[in-house]
Amino acid sequence: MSLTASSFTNNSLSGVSRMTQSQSLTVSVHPPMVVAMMNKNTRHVSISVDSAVKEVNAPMAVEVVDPKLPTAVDDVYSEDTPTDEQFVTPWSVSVASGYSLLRNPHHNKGLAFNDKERDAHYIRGLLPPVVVNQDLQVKKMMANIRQYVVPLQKYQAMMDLQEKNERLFYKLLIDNVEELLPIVYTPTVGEACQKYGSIFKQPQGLFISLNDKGRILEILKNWPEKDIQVIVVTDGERILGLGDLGCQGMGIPVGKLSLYTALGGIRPSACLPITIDVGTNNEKMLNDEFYIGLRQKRANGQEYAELMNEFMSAVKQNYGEKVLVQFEDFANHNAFDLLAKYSATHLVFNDDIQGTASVVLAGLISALKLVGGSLADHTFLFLGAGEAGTGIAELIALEMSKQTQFPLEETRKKVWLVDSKGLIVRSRLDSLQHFKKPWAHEHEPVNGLLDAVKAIKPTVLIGSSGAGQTFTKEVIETMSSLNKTPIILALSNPTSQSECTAEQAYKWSEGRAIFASGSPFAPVDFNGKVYVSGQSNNAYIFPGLGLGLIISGAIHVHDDMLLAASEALAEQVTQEHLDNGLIYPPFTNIRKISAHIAAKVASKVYELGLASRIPQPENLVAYAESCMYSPSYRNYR
Ligand SMILES: NC(=O)C1=CN([C@@H]2O[C@H](COP(=O)(O)OP(=O)(O)OC[C@H]3O[C@@H](n4cnc5c(N)ncnc54)[C@H](OP(=O)(O)O)[C@@H]3O)[C@@H](O)[C@H]2O)C=CC1
Ligand SMILES: CC(=O)C(=O)O
Ligand SMILES: [Mg+2]
Repeated sequence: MSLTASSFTNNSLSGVSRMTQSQSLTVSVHPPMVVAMMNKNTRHVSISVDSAVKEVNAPMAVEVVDPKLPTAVDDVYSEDTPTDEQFVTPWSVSVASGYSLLRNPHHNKGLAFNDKERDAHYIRGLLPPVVVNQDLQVKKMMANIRQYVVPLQKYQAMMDLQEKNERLFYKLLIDNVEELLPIVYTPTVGEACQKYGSIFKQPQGLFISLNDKGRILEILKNWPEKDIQVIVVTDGERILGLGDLGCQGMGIPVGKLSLYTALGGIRPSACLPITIDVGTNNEKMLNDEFYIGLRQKRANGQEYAELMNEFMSAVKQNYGEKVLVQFEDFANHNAFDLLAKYSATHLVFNDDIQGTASVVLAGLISALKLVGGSLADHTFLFLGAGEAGTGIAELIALEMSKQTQFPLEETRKKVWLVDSKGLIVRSRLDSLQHFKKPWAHEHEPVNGLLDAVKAIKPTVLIGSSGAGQTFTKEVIETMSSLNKTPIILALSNPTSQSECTAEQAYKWSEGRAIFASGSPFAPVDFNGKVYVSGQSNNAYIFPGLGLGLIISGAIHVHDDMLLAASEALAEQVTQEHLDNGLIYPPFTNIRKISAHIAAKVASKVYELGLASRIPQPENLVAYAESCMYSPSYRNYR
């Protein structure tokens, strides 16, 4: 079947609804030559310009005229007479213009389309006459968002913007990162996940459920983008410290990938958020009429493993071996096993275990500049011995071992963990999950955190329990009686689950604590002094780490790359930050920080011989910066 296009006047390939999958459609326009191919295997229409298939960035207009097909007044799409028996094909093409251009989030510029573009792309009249620049759009959107007092409404406004005008969304986020991070990320994203079903408007990301077993590759092919560099995947079982939210955990991969783009400069089209829905054990979700996932209990064991295996194989088959898969917010009974299993065959990274470890180590490197001593001079106590807790513990012990040349088994003895059953000690060894066993040191049993603080006398206290308000007044007062400057990190998210607030930490330590938290707290005024706390969150690490892995073409993630990321982040903390009690740099400079992290990580990838992008660029920081996505509008021809 071959059709001839006569002029640029419309925005869709109308009149081709009866084409079958085996047919191809040739469209010639002037200039240049455009060929639209229906690929039987991928079921996508690809447009080739000048015969070479390439990504079409600039929208173009195509009209197809075929005398045998219905005229404009015919009911081509059966809108007037919809019946159950009559099937239609929902055609669209990837070249947008006119009305569809305004509704294409990747290309839409709203009122920023200039006069020339409005003529060239058939949008004159579809917009009011005024032409504005992107900065004015940012100013207006920020004013709109600031009018909402409820954070969830701000979140919804941001998601709406992402669905309407992607570049404006990222410009807003990049230019106002400190203000908008708590909206698109923790803590608000937590509430959004809890209410995801009732606020659901537009689907975001890819949903793969148990019902899709045997068809996962096919489903990956339904995603419109082919050149994927980063996947963030969750099964929704441990969403922040909020527990099992099932399919509604999708807000997390979507939020994390927004940060990959805004903070790390990965192109939005190269990012793919995925939720694997294997059911939920959350009765509230199962009984919620607006719940969006499978209404059944979680699958586990072999059924779960087979689905994940099919998923991981399909990912590699579809996107190649260099796509980065970030596991996010899986429950610990799956997270460690998935990481161990796929580390050998895929480029995988667990943000909760590894990203968190790297960000906390960076904070500790800075904190030690304030309190003195090396890592080995300190004693660490964790509340929470899961992914975050044991992940951080292991990286601290590893770095300590590198610094002191003592074996890892020895340096681990400086680190203690408390779980829901008390201090992890040798006598509990047999009943411990495998990831806790290395931390079962010789000590008599201790029940609660307060007693553990008294017994272990830590210099650093780290909360990674997901249980809010567990750093009580007594705990912080005891830490402050043991240490002139106690280091206290309350990592649990969202804010409701934080082990203590910044205000409590400063008040109960009489302003002596070095404090940072997973979710942000406002500055605290205590005894006439303003204390600004840091945000100890893996968002500092994963965007830069991911960029470093991508620009070097890494084939595996190695612990030394996490250490490199920690070092790079700590290097961004200035004396002025330290003088203000800050152990992390502000997020305002995060893109510069990410480029620096990416460069250090990439350098380590090359050093370890795990890079596939050869030769190594001379100036890795400049190279990383040059690879970063910019949200500024493109000019359309
Ligand atoms: N700031 C950041 O960047 C990050 C923060 N986090 C946060 O850390 C928290 C934990 O995450 P993760 O490690 O993955 O979760 P896990 O479920 O893997 O681990 C939680 C641990 O906390 C213990 N625990 C839970 N409640 C209590 C309690 N009341 N007293 C003592 N111990 C308790 C559990 O004990 P048991 O084993 O006995 O059940 C378990 O060891 C979450 O809130 C998450 O949001 C996570 C990653 C990054
Ligand atoms: C920050 C993060 O990854 C978490 O709380 O799970
Ligand atoms: Mg997480």
